[in-house]
Amino acid sequence: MSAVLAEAVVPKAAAAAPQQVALVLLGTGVVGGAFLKLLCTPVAKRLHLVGAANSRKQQTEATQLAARDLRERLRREGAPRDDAALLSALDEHHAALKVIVDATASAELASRHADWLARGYHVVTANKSLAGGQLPGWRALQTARAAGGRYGDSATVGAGLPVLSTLRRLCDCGDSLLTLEGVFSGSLSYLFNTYDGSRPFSELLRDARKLGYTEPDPRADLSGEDVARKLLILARNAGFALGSDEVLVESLVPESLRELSTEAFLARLEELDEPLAALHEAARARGQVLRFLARLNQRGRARVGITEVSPTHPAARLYGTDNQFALTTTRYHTQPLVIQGPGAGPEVTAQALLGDILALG
Ligand SMILES: NC(=O)C1=CN([C@@H]2O[C@H](COP(=O)(O)OP(=O)(O)OC[C@H]3O[C@@H](n4cnc5c(N)ncnc54)[C@H](OP(=O)(O)O)[C@@H]3O)[C@@H](O)[C@H]2O)C=CC1
Ligand SMILES: N[C@@H](CC=O)C(=O)O
Repeated sequence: MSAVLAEAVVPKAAAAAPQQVALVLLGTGVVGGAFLKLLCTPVAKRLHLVGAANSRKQQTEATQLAARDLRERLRREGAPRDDAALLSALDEHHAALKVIVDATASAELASRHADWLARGYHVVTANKSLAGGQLPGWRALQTARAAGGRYGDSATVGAGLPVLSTLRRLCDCGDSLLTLEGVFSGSLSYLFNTYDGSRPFSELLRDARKLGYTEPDPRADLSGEDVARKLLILARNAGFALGSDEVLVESLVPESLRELSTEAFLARLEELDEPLAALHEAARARGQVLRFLARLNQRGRARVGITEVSPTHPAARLYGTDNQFALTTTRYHTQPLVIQGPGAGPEVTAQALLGDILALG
């Protein structure tokens, strides 16, 4: 009865109409490509793509942007990269909301996020390099956000799993994060959930790359750097002013492979096989399994690295690209609040970007 009454007194027209959105897409790789597909679905009908770019070329011409094979075309043709022309395309569009979508891993582009926010654009990003990078960058971002800039960052942790939103909601309610623990990498989860010694580690890594789980340079995953960024993003959102040098990171990349170009590294993946097989065998002999874990303790000490855990450990019971985030807070203190699910892949990540854009208004 009360629901019927409520409907009668609140006229439908009172709800604000969703706003038109003009957007520029930076990065047309695995995530950017999946995002372009979502732009063709009915839920995206109020989103207008006015510019798209890869690392070398860009396009602002309407018929080119509407082409189904935009990614392939950008590889062959387009104007040279120039952010100013992309921002002009946003300025010239009538839409009320102007959004820059960063689907790259470029630290240089990420360093411009705060400036774009200060200039009135909204930023939606899968790129973790600013929020999970040096502390001054994080602080500049907070200043821009405090001045009203809206920053969609759901894709940066758990590829859109509701981790950041949950953590921020708890903090808004006066709860405090005490400890954080789990598996924050989709590719490393896939690798260690699958690796049993029967196929070389390098083969599984090639699969993970083909499936779109790894970073553009998979050493960003194997080195623990990508996991450390996610840990920093979560910790900072919970009020820990951690510097990037304050996370103890244990790399899986042998010294001999660290300084190579990405191409040269990809040609020598087999060199990972022996050390990983030895770690796996040692764990197996002790009845344990390997997992790449991230941990933040109550004193703000942070560590990411490979760990032997028992087969009954929660992290040992993951599948595919599952991530797992166990949050112990002042109010979730007898048992942690656990968020778990696929934490990498083009579709889920692109959806996280889309969700953040639609949430702007
Ligand atoms: N893959 C996943 O599951 C997830 C990825 N992410 C994040 O998404 C981002 C993209 O990852 P992914 O799509 O896998 O990577 P890809 O390597 O597939 O794509 C990266 C794209 O960025 C472009 N690019 C690089 N520099 C610039 C630049 N200066 N201006 C414009 N475009 C540029 C590249 O251009 P070019 O084609 O010319 O090289 C490429 O199109 C990363 O930050 C990653 O951490 C986040 C969550 C999950
Ligand atoms: N390479 C990352 C992708 C998501 O951030 C991962 O493996 O988790």
